[in-house]
Amino acid sequence: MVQLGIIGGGVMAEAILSRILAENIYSGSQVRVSEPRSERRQELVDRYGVEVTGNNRDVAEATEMVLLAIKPQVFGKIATELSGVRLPLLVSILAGVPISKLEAGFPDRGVIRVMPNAPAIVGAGMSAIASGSHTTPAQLEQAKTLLSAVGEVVEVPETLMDAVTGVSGSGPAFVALTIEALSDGGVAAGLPRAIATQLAVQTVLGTAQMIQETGLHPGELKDRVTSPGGTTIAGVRQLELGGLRSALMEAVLAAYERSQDLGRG
Ligand SMILES: NC(=O)C1=CN([C@@H]2O[C@H](COP(=O)(O)OP(=O)(O)OC[C@H]3O[C@@H](n4cnc5c(N)ncnc54)[C@H](O)[C@@H]3O)[C@@H](O)[C@H]2O)C=CC1
Ligand SMILES: O=C(O)[C@@H]1CCC=N1
Repeated sequence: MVQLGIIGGGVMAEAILSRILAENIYSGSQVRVSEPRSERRQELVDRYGVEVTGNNRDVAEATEMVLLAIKPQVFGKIATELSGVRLPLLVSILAGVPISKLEAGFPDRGVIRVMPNAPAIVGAGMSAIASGSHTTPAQLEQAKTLLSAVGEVVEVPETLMDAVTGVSGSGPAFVALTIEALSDGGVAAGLPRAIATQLAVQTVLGTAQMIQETGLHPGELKDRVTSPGGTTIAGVRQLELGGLRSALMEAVLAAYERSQDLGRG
């Protein structure tokens, strides 16, 4: 029997789908996806052996839980198309779109708003989750089980969801730019590209793991690396001159504000 429906078979849908199948949360026969592009439909069938249709109602009508993975700009169209469908639980990953709007589009249904992130594809995702007004504790658990397959899950009040989007939703792009820039610096200093990227990736991964496992404050870690009169403090000085911290803070705030705008649109 089909249990999970996914509306919109794009990048994030595939990240989540690939993990839930790999983790045996659902089998391929329990998942149905809807996607308007025929070549993409075929791709998903070939890669995951799930049923993929061009008809959103086929997904919404036949499944216990629907993961909405379309762009926020398409939400109004989908809500109109699915009006009257008695889907039991809607889990939305749409940036910005508030629970009030999801519930207006799908009245009296269990609604859960989630902000996952791209590392979900390797099981290292970070998802924040907020319940709607008709969501039952069992439905919340159902959504948490699904998201646990793609990484960590934290429950937050809905009011914090746009801020979450700025940090962990958009954050992988900010970190990827940082890794690329560290690698570029290495190449500028004479390293071959492959080695420079390996060093940059492992340094970011190792630093994150160290902070996560030791609970060390990031400032304390920085202090441990900076020898008096040494190489690191020379680099830190340049980062402060270049406004790294301010640039990252402004990037998070810009993404937060854009998430708020998307909800109003
Ligand atoms: N990409 C990311 O890292 C993250 C994305 N999100 C959210 O996930 C959602 C999807 O984002 P992506 O996967 O990046 O976008 P995407 O563009 O890769 O996927 C959207 C999919 O929806 C399909 N689609 C378009 N119109 C449709 C319709 N009428 N009915 C059904 N499907 C339709 C598109 O063909 C496409 O495959 C967005 O709302 C975004 O805010 C949330 C967290 C992270
Ligand atoms: O850029 C976006 O709008 C989506 C939401 C968070 C990450 N990607």
